[in-house]
Amino acid sequence: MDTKPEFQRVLIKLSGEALMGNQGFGIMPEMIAYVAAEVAKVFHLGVEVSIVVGGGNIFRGVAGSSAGMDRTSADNMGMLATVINSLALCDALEKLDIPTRVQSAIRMDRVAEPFIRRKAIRHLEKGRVVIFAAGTGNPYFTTDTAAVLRANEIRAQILFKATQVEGVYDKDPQIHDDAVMFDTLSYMQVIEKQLHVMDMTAISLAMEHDLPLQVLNLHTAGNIYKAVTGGEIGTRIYNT
Ligand SMILES: Nc1ncnc2c1ncn2[C@@H]1O[C@H](COP(=O)(O)OP(=O)(O)OP(=O)(O)O)[C@@H](O)[C@H]1O
Ligand SMILES: O=c1ccn([C@@H]2O[C@H](COP(=O)(O)O)[C@@H](O)[C@H]2O)c(=O)[nH]1
Repeated sequence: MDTKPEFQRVLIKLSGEALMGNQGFGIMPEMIAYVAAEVAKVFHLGVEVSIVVGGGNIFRGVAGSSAGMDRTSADNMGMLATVINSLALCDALEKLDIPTRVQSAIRMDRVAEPFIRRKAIRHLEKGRVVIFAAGTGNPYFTTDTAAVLRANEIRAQILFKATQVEGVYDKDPQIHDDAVMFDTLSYMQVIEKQLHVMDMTAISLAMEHDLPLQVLNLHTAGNIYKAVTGGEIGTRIYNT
């Protein structure tokens, strides 16, 4: 395995859903420790690492609103779920002696720093991992879109979406056994084929700003490291 990083500054979008492990809900301690160890491998390469964590292990706004809740209230709950995950990940990283800061898009000064772009960049330059919590701070968005937004703002060279499946398939592989994975895709192909591994707002924002995306399986140890060192794993989405 190559040990030279291909990128200097990256944003990793971590699946919230993956954090629940086989518990069905919440945060499984072994899983958060595993995820922190995966991030540590990349951090020790000297790469500037920023992170967005989803909230699917705790609450998704869509689920709340389909159960009759007001959508904005449900989305606010979803954003708070991402704060819980971010604090748990920060704790797990600090246990590995990795200096980490959480910046929240919704102000909660006793719990996390507010999101300040220049400060986030400074943290990265000083060798701290930065976790962006509370999504974009607005309802009707997802953490995938927040990840693209923050990646653009801090000028990350690439966004890795570390998720539950190997990459982007022609249909949902968790539902269809015969789904076929793509090695590469253009943003337009993802939109035209309606491939739902990331939401369309996230894909269009990445396309508009030429931010390459790489979707990979979080559950395979070493995958994020491989991707950061230029390994061809999962699916790369870019302007072909
Ligand atoms: N065409 C597709 N290719 C790959 N995965 C797909 C596709 N269509 C739907 N999916 C589903 O998308 C899921 C990943 O997206 P999603 O953002 O919902 O999950 P996540 O990474 O666990 O996020 P969260 O952080 O919200 O918990 C996969 O687990 C997969 O089941
Ligand atoms: O900018 C954002 C980001 C997220 N939300 C809400 O949080 C949950 C959890 O995020 P996932 O991306 O689904 O993991 C999401 O379902 C939204 O309800 C938001 O409102 N705004």
